[in-house]
Amino acid sequence: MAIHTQLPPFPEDVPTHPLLIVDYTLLQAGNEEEISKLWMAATTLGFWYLKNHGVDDEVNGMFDMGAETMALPFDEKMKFEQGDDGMSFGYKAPGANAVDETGARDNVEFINVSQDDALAWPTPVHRTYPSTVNGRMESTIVPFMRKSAEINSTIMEIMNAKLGLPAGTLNKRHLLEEHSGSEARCIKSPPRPGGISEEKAALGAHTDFGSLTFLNNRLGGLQVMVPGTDKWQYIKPIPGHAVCNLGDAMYIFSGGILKSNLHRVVPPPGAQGHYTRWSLALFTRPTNSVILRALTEESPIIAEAVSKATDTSLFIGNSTSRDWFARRIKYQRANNQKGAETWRASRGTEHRPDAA
Ligand SMILES: O=C(O)CCC(=O)C(=O)O
Ligand SMILES: [Fe+2]
Repeated sequence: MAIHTQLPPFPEDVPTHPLLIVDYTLLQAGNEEEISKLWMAATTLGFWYLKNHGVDDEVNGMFDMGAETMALPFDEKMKFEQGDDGMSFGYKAPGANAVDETGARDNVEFINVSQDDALAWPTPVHRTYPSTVNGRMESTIVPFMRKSAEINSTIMEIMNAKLGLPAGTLNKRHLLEEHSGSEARCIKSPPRPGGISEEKAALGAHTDFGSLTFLNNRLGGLQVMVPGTDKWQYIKPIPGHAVCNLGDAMYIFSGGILKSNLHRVVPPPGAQGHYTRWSLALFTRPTNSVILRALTEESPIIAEAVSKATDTSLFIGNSTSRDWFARRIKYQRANNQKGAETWRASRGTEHRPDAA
């Protein structure tokens, strides 16, 4: 597959934001130093590199699945388009999403496979998929989902303990047996000459909609806005290292202790910008009926964090995970844009009080 061919390195003269590197095998072994490093990353930027995660083969298979899917005729892909009603699963056509409040359209396409559909395969739970997805369900997609879900569950249990929650409190909200918005996403971003700007972003500035994202990139383009600054900084892809980040749900559950940071995707820098960028994410999201609010009754640490917050509106919300997710997806669709108001309706914790 062309996507595994030699790619130019990330340019040396482009500034990047360093992330802490967390070793998954040490986390599994309960290594206190590694757990502290993870906690440091989770409570500052909410992004870190994860090495020794053991999912490289499945990640490569998922990139192949993405390339095979994107190579299908456009009409075939459109049979599986996610639509404008707030469902994320399926194919997303180029230009179907807005990237900012002006309604500027994206140029990326992606395939989203629901975790529920993969784990129940061949029985559809939410929808059906192109033949290229079906053909790799058993060999690639299910193993990828199970392994990355296991990683996210291990990380969540560590955060659960650090937050002073009774064992399993967070994992209980992410059970594989219950339906959720959890999904794998493979994104294809074609080269987009013309410089870097918000309206030319592949993916506009956003926080992730769910709990924990396990992300794999080959080319640069992912940027974060480091809290306390107003500058976008690149995260450099490191071979064999995933990038993990926290989403809205963990920020809300923890009363703001865990950070869900603003990020976006722009064309890769330097010579990398001439190549198609592929990226692969596994999004772990709370199960559908979970209410997104701070777990103050389960943890005095979280209760204290909320009591000190200047704005508690996000922490006392009553949206279910399903509604939160559907709202964000729906109002991001270009067809639903009716001005800045609709764009705002697509937002999650982007404007959290401690982000500035
Ligand atoms: O492609 C990337 O590097 C990031 C993708 C992302 O942020 C997302 O899909 O939510
Ligand atoms: Fe994201």
